[in-house]
Amino acid sequence: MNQPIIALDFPSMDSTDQFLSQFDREKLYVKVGMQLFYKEGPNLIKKLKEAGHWIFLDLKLHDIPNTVKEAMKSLATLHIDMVNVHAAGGKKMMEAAMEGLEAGTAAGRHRPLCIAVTQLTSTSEKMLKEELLINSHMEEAVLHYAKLTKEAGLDGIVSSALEVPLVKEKITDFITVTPGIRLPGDKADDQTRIVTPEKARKLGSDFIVVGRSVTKSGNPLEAYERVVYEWNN
Ligand SMILES: O=C(O)c1cc(=O)[nH]c(=O)n1[C@@H]1O[C@H](COP(=O)(O)O)[C@@H](O)[C@H]1O
Repeated sequence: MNQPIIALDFPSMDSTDQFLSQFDREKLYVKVGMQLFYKEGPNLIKKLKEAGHWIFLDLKLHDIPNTVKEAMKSLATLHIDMVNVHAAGGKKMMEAAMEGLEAGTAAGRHRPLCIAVTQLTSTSEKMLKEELLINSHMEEAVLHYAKLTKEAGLDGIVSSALEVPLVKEKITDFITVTPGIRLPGDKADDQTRIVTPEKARKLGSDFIVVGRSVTKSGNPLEAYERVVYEWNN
């Protein structure tokens, strides 16, 4: 069974524990983002690891190459499974991220997967053009950043599932992680490029990231099971 990645966008360890307690010790793939990590830090990661979960630490590093390299050295010691950067930081920054991760990973351990955000799933075509001054269509912009990411030696990208077919056609051996997932009928909120888990599967995503469709649902466990079903069948 393919596990969706659940975005633990909660304010504290307590609210996270409360949410996870519904899952009856099931081993989950969870994403810890800025909100939770800035509040609870490495302790929370340790706790989630001890509970047996896989962890995507989503801090979207974007800085000068040396700073990113040193930050990745620190993050590698947390024994997480996946981390990310912004591809907009450029090829040198992404290469530095990989150097840092490799240097920080203890002997005998797996280096965490490292992926780069191409264009956020909250970004629309209009915003791309008018605010970011990128004069290409979304698919082309995502593909360009994906090629840069591959050249820098990273494992894959974050994009919406809508761009996955083009990326998969042009780049092989490359992971696509796709947020912007909604169960049918759910609100888009601040996302603009959204698809259902079923559509993401049909488009060829390797991993889906699901937050509010599960965490804000009246029945999170049932919503999670629906995502799992749609994602796998
Ligand atoms: O890197 C990410 O995880 C990410 C990239 C992106 O382009 N869009 C995006 O939504 N995310 C994250 O994925 C999660 C999506 O949450 P929901 O919109 O609630 O499903 C959030 O935690 C975002 O920070």
